[in-house]
This record gives sequence, structure tokens and C-alpha cells, in this order.
Amino acid sequence: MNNKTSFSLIAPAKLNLFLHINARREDGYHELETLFTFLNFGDELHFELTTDGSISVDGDTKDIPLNDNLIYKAALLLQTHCKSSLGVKINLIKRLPMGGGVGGGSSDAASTLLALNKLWKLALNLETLAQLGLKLGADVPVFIQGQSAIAHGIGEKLHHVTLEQKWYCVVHPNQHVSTAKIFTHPDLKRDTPKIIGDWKHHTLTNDCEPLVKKLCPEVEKTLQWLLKYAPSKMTGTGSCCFVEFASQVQAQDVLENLPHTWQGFVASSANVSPAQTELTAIFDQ
Ligand SMILES: C[C@@](CO)(OP(=O)(O)O)[C@H](O)COP(=O)(O)OP(=O)(O)OC[C@H]1O[C@@H](n2ccc(N)nc2=O)[C@H](O)[C@@H]1O
Ligand SMILES: Nc1ncnc2c1ncn2[C@@H]1O[C@H](COP(=O)(O)OP(=O)(O)O)[C@@H](O)[C@H]1O
Repeated sequence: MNNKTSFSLIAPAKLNLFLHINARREDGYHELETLFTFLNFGDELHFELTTDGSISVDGDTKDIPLNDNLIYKAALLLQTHCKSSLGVKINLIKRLPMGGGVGGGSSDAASTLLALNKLWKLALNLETLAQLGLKLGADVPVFIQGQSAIAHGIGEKLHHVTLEQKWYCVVHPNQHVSTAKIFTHPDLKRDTPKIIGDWKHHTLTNDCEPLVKKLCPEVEKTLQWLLKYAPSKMTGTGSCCFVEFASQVQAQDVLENLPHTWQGFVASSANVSPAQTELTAIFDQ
């Protein structure tokens, strides 16, 4: 049994390689089909056990009130669910743009649940953690399950897939896009038919892209600029856009030529979430 009382864990980014919206449900949530892959790049969280039950979050969290911070919400949810008397000091190094469609907040929440399950020796299985995570956001379960997947339902029904490893240059056009704003907009395309048969034989798009391009000309500019290098796509509800390559050198070349007004990063994809890989290395080896 590993008795670690402090350790660091990545909260990786995700990309939606396609995102189809099939319908709007009565409760306002949308039925969708989306392909998730993980990236070897993300936020970094440091956890330190406290025995007095206190939960604190420090570091790059100044813009987010504590009670709204998904890291704090995840820790509190787990502590309450398990009636644990233990606490934790969490420090965040933020690398993922907020409201960028790379899932930073959801990934922070998922890595917190995964880490505290170990730190507090709760021994909950991934299914239970994913169910808890869903209370925090539709994207949290995929980060808990930690395998590239096609998601159905509101994003919580996962069908694991194995993808070829690729390199991505991800560009943030310095715009914050609110997921809620896109999903409540009357012009959002919500009627893409469900995929029948093998998804690889279908035209795969991001249904949020036309609306976000209209609302946010900088996103349109970014997608156009990236087209010089490869077919460009937006992830999630934006605002980050990406291009895919077989090699790191090609992705790095795009990053080096990026206009100074935008930020970006290069990362390879991973079929298993780097959070799961790190957690196994810390606790099971
Ligand atoms: C659509 C995706 C694709 O990955 O967008 P990004 O947020 O990553 O850009 C996600 O599933 C988002 O997941 P997440 O960001 O966890 O969503 P939530 O916090 O649960 O919901 C944010 C807002 O989006 C709406 N929402 C979310 C998911 C969904 N299937 N249908 C929705 O209508 C909700 O009504 C809510 O107002
Ligand atoms: N730890 C966190 N990191 C990022 N965003 C957070 C966090 N906690 C709460 N949020 C809120 O969640 C919103 C969406 O965040 P994020 O997951 O980064 O975007 P997206 O879902 O577009 O990838 C942010 O605008 C912020 O208000």
C-alpha cells in the first residue's frame, strides 16, 4: 500500500475531433456525438494531505471565486459523498486557456477526484467517480474514464476507441467562448442525424463552428490562417482551433509562425489520459 501524502498530477487537455449535435432535450441539454482524444499537455495540480478536514485551493485561481472553482467543488463533493474527515491543500498551475474548449475546468475536476480517491484511500471505482463527476459537468466523466472515446447522450455515455497517435498545434485566439451561450443560441445547428455504422466513413464536423465563427470573427481568422498548413477545426464550443500532423516537426513549424496576438501549444495525442498514466506510476508501481 502506497502511503504518499503529497504528489502532483496533470489535468490534461482534450480535443473534440468532431462534435455533432443531434437534438435539444427538454431540460435544455443537448444530445450529441463527439470524439474525444487526450493531449500530453495540461494544467498541473499539487495535492497535500491535511488531517483536519480543511480544503484549500491556491495558485493560478485568482479569477475564479473559491465556491465556483471546479477543483474545490470536486474535493467538497467527494468529501461529502464519502463522509471523509480528511482534507487537502491543492495548488494549481494553469496552462490551459479558460473557456477554450480544451476542457481545462472539467479536467481539473476529474484529476482532483482521481487524486483524492487515492490520497484519502477511498477505493471508489471509476464508474462511481464518473457518476459523481457528471454532477460537475458533462465533460468530467470522459476525463475520469481516461480513454479516448466517442461520447453519446450529453457526453457521458462513452464508447472507447483506439486512435492513431498524432501531433497537434492548438491555437487560442484570445477569446473566451461561453459553452452555455453557444448552447442557448437560437442559430445553433441542432439537427445532425446520428451516425449509422462506422464513424470513419462519415463527414465529421463541429456543429458549433459556424455559429462561433459568426459571433467571434477572431476564431474565423484563426481557422483561415491555420488552413495554410492543414485542414483546421475548432474544439468543443471554442475558442481553440487546431491542426493535425503525423510529426512533431510539422506542428512545431505552425507554432513558430503563429501571429503574436494568439497563443498556442504543440502536443501529441494519447489514447490513455496522461492523468491515469501518472496516477498508476505514483501509486501502483
Ligand atoms: C460540448 C462540450 C464538448 O466537449 O463543450 P466544451 O465545454 O468542451 O467546449 C462539453 O461537452 C461541454 O461540457 P461541460 O463544459 O462540462 O458542460 P456543462 O458544464 O455540463 O454545461 C455547460 C453548459 O452547456 C450546456 N450543455 C452542455 C453539454 C451538453 N451536452 N448540452 C448542453 O446544452 C448546458 O446546458 C450548460 O449550460
Ligand atoms: N479550475 C477551473 N479551471 C478552469 N475553469 C474553471 C475552473 N473552475 C471553474 N471554471 C469555470 O469554468 C468555465 C469553463 O472552463 P473551461 O473548462 O476552461 O472551458 P471549456 O469547457 O470551454 O474548455 C470557466 O470560464 C470558469 O468560469
